[in-house]
Amino acid sequence: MAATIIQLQGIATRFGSHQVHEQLCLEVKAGERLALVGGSGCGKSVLLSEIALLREPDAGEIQLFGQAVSQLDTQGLKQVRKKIGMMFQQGALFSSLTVLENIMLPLAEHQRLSKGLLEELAMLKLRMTGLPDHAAWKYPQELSGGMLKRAAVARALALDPALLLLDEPTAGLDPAGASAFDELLLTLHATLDLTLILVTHDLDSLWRVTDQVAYLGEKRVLAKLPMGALAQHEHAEIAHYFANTRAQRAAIKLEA
Ligand SMILES: Nc1ncnc2c1ncn2[C@@H]1O[C@H](COP(=O)(O)OP(=O)(O)OP(=O)(O)O)[C@@H](O)[C@H]1O
Repeated sequence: MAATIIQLQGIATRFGSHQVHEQLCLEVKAGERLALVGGSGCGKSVLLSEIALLREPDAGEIQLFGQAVSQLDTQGLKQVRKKIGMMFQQGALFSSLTVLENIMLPLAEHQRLSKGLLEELAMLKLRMTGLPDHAAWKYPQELSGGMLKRAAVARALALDPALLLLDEPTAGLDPAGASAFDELLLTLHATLDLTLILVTHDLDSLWRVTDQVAYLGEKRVLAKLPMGALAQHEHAEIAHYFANTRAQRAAIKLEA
């Protein structure tokens, strides 16, 4: 059976008097393709940044790769962070660096390698995401939305993470671009031994990419199930979330 790589227990998150998460629990097994869904503002992105160790919850315990992060020293945290790749909503690439330099950055931080070798490794990551070689020498602002997202994934993969986190990866892409991106995620998952967690509102991605979907509501994870079962869930908020024609369209398409 697959190992548990993420265990969240009793997570609480507050911004001033605004309580976003309370007693939130979530378990993720190695190799899962998990989506976090829920209404706007329910705390999906904040939860993703807590899993990425970019933000500390106000209470509760996070275990990553079998280790309680609160018990880790600086070196231990660094090792855990290396195993996590994150793709931010807007790509978050440095505009003053080329795509290749952006991908090289995490490599250069963690590995003492010659510039030539760093470039070679970065080029491999770039190709893995389906980008043409000439994209390497472009600046982020010279790329299309779809290419930019691929470049952001290439950077997230720089250190060969075991866990890839993606915040709204298909937002802003046209349907063909979104669908191609879904296929990329499936290919990367199959070839790189990755666990994927994506925050998304894209119902096509939910049906196509995930094997588990966690619904965030009432400040916690209300249910975590395969998409087909979650879409049939009787909880009023979950049922309401999925009771729209786009969800039904995706379901029909999958059955066809
Ligand atoms: N740095 C911050 N300071 C204050 N409030 C914040 C901060 N970051 C997030 N929040 C609040 O926390 C709540 C959850 O935000 P989050 O971005 O995680 O929601 P979300 O579920 O990802 O929403 P959406 O689907 O609209 O992107 C929101 O009410 C947001 O305004």
